[in-house]
Amino acid sequence: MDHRSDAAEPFSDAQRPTATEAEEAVRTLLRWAGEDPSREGLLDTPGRVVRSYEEFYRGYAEDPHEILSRTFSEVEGYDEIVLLRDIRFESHCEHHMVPIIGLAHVAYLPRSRVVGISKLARVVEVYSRRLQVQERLTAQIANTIDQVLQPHGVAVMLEAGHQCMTTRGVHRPGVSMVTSRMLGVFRDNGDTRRELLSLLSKRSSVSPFE
Ligand SMILES: Nc1nc2c(ncn2[C@@H]2O[C@H](COP(=O)(O)OP(=O)(O)OP(=O)(O)O)[C@@H](O)[C@H]2O)c(=O)[nH]1
Ligand SMILES: [Zn+2]
Repeated sequence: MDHRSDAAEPFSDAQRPTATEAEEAVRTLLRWAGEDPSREGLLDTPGRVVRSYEEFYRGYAEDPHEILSRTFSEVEGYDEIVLLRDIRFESHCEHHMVPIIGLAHVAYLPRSRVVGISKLARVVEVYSRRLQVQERLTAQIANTIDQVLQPHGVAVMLEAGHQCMTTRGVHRPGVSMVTSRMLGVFRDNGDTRRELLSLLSKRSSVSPFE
């Protein structure tokens, strides 16, 4: 059994199964569900599932530190909060491998260099495209921005619906989970934190759970 502490980090497995073996595993699950994998409608399903997995889990092959490495400094001394709000993300919970769908809000207070805002959304995407629990996803996004940009502060807030709570198990539609991680001035300075919360309270009412 694997006891790595740094969960959801890329794991180099020399015995990684081939796509053909993965497809065979899907056929096993189909049979287990009560299906006949050889019927016409299911013939291409294992291949589709494996290609879907490549998409759902491609974050293991991407390096979020690299994404943030290109910064620029010609911003006329801009030193206020930068907030990217309502970044939709799609992840999968590591307990049931079913979707977690939500919105991320990512803020930082630049020290001297800023990053292209799409890169913040890309960092959210890379970590989302791994098996997750929401707390770790939140922390990983914040920690990476903190480590690479070394800003005065970072704040990450996620609100999401967990399909393992809606389509199975406890069956509670409409419940969302909210997590946040505040670092630097967002943690230590009440004024900065309040300013962020005031910016966030002007949120649009986009529904993340479609
Ligand atoms: N803290 C946290 N819990 C999560 C997250 N995603 C799923 N879970 C929970 O993980 C737990 C796993 O509990 P188990 O009792 O091992 O699994 P289970 O028998 O399938 O549990 P039920 O979902 O209650 O049917 C459940 O309570 C899930 O709701 C997450 O991102 N964060
Ligand atoms: Zn789950």
